[in-house]
Amino acid sequence: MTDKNKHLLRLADWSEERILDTVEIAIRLKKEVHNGQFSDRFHGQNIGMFFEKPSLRTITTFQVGIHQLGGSAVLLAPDSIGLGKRESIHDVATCLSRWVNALVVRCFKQELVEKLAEYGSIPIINALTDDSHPCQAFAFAQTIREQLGDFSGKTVAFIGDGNNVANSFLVLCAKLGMNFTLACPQGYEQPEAVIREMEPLLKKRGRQYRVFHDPKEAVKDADILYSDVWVSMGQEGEKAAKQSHFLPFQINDELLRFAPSHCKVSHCLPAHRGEEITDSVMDNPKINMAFEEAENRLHAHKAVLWQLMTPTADLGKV
Ligand SMILES: NCCC[C@H](N)C(=O)O
Ligand SMILES: NC(=O)OP(=O)(O)O
Repeated sequence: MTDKNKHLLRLADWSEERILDTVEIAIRLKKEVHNGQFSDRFHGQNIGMFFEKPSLRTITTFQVGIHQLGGSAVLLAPDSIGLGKRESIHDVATCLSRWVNALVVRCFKQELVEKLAEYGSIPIINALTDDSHPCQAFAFAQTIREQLGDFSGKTVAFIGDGNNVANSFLVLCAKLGMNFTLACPQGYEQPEAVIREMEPLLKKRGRQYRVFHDPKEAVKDADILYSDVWVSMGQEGEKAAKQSHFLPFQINDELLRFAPSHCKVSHCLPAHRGEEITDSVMDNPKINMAFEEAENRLHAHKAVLWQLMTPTADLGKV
């Protein structure tokens, strides 16, 4: 039986207290980086990076963050490893657990991160699957904390596909007492299971989960609008079929006129400018927080590792 607290497999596995603590660690580590201070908490430790899907931000910030904490990032090659084909997931997880101190994984199936955690003995960090993107949620939470002060009662309106990022943000909102709104074309809602799992928590805290098919309705009471690509990695074949449905779900100056004047915008990036978001919004630093959130990926990932990794001085005691 996997101890979910030893990993970051899904944000839903972590308590509100632990999420908030991680955000505060990230804010502290950000200050330290800006002051040129670097802890060597992971001196001598090696962290594997297994990425089946492309990445700029996640792969770069994990590596930079690991180096800043005194550790080494080891880039693994999925094609060479042939996970599940050349060698079983069990045997790969068992071998890696004898060489590296943690494993950061970006893959298609959520089941893979769960199995690596089950079979191995090192922390597994979900760096995006088809179902979820908890690391992005941590950077988003840090950005909200820094730019808007607190979480309670804020409303996040996710404009676009009910995808992996939307799923982790719904969980984030439920855990931290925010409202979550999805504006999507009919048929592109989030999986029922994610909604069902979070509904009791939202209800307990007096927060709302809403779905709109008219983005203008969805943004009316939003504090933050969020955007992501309409076609996620691995779904490229659906692009032609999706495009026309999603055209009304662009974040642009016109849509912003229906949102409160204080409303901010963010995007997990990469942005497809002219599709889900316009240049005019992307290039407006008064409202666009996406690049700050991109910087926060660095600090948030370090904070996640801080929570999960055994400090170097304690190695051998466990
Ligand atoms: N860089 C994050 C990309 C998120 C997107 N939903 C995807 O899965 O491709
Ligand atoms: N937002 C995000 O995960 O970026 P990358 O896909 O570039 O890592």
